[in-house]
Amino acid sequence: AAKWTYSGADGEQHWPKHFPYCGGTFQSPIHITSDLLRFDPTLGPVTLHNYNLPPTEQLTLGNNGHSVQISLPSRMHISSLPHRYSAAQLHFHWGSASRPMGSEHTVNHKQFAGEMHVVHFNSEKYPNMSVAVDKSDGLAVLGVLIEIGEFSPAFDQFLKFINGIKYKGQKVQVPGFNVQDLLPRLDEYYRYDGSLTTPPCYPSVLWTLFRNTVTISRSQFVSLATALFSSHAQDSTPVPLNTNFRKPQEVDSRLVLVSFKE
Ligand SMILES: NS(=O)(=O)c1c(F)c(F)c(S(=O)(=O)CCO)c(N[C@H]2CCCc3ccccc32)c1F
Ligand SMILES: [Zn+2]
Repeated sequence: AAKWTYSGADGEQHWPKHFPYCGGTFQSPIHITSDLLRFDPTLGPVTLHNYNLPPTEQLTLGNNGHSVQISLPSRMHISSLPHRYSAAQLHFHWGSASRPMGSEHTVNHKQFAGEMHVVHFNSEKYPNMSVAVDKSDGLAVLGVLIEIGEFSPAFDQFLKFINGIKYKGQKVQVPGFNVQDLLPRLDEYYRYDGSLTTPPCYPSVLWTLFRNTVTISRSQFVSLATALFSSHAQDSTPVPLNTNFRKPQEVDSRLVLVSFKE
């Protein structure tokens, strides 16, 4: 597959050349602004199952060259959507130590320090992520806006292993933990139809972006923003992995449903 990056000759302006959907409609992220919001009283709290993973369960923490990801067991799932959506992986987007603004979505044009995405696929209709990834009802992603503030013990459950995956392709096993501890309150969120924010940018994602943020400490943020490289360990020129966020895309005629009243 064609390589892509967040800057330079293979940066996001060039993605559509090899990944046509990246130049299409229903793209993510977006600027979430008040004029787009419509309260929807049918939007109840997000309902999660099996998010509390026992420490005996080993999770794979990996550097895939674009982000740090944790692979998740498919018994973790969301039951409050039109279909059952099973977890596949979670990953992060961030800025850099010098410019700690790296969220993909913005709210009233405020960009946050980072953003976490928990990627799920419609396990009622499709056998796995690969089949679901390009279907209009294939994916559901939970988005969490991250701010710098209080230390997060939950994030440290995997951040403390990050120096074991400095280079692209490196993986380590980490003990299971309660993934729900990485999330804010589940009853207030934005909901809209969008896409993957990386190539191939399929418009296959039902987005749920939580209204409330979570915090990590500045030193936790700095270790996330400075520990990783998008290059392989043996590459002569190490390429730092940071600023891995796509800029907001055209909203067109889309509305953003909200589960809460201002
Ligand atoms: N922001 S985003 O759109 O949620 C988003 C990312 F930003 C992101 F970097 C990734 S990646 O880490 O896999 C790196 C390159 O795709 C994903 N992976 C998804 C979609 C691609 C296929 C696949 C297969 C198995 C598990 C997850 C995924 C991603 F969905
Ligand atoms: Zn993402």
